[in-house]
Amino acid sequence: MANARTPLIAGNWKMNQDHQEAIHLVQKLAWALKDGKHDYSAVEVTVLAPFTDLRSVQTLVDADKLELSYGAQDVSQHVSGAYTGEISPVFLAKLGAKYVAVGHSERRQYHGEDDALVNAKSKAALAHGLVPIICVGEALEVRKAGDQVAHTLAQVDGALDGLSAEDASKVVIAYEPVWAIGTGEVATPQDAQEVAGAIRARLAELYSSEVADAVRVLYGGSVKSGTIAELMKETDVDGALVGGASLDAEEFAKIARYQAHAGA
Ligand SMILES: O=C[C@H](O)COP(=O)(O)O
Repeated sequence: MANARTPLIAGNWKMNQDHQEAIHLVQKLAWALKDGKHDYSAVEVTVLAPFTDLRSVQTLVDADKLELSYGAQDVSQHVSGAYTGEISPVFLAKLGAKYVAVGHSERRQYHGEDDALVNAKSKAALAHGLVPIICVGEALEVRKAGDQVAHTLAQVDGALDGLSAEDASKVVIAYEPVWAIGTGEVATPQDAQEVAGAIRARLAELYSSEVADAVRVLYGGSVKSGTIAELMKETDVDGALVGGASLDAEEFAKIARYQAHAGA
């Protein structure tokens, strides 16, 4: 169903691509999108690169006046100071980053990030002009127990706690069932819609229908060019957070051109 939200296709490179490889990948992606006459106003495309790549990506995007945006995969909840190893949202904003992933399941699993930290990071991002892509989603045991909606909505509640309606309307929420990440197990479009629809309904309850209508809800988990079109037909799926397939420029550009191969 048509809505006012511009779809977003975001590539999460994870810990891949050094700063030289990043230049090559962005060039290849920009060419592939150009070859496909990609209309960025119809489908926004962004890449979430390792911190060490951002300066290279910025230089290339600026020099070639690319419409592609870029961002990071994590951010500190602090602005500056004695936080060894952390990266400030101010630094990211200064490098022209637009988005930052917050609370990715790999951060939650390997770095113990909880909803309170995801909330603090989201607030820090927003305070410095970055758009947090807040990642939520259930593990396999939770899905087997049929608790995916309740589990995911609890993560949404935690991430948004204390955010104003104005700030909440700016965020992107990525529903990524953990069992579908990097496994080749893509959720069915109906699975994605069930939870994406519940997230939007929760936004309406917590804020208003205006906020619910403004927020883009992405699906993530083994998305490929062959599966994206069906996912995008779902009312509440506004794009994808793509991991492995975003490292292949042609494949990622094809995902961004889902309308062409959907016959839509
Ligand atoms: O952030 C992206 C997700 O973790 C999905 O990764 P994947 O497409 O490799 O399954």
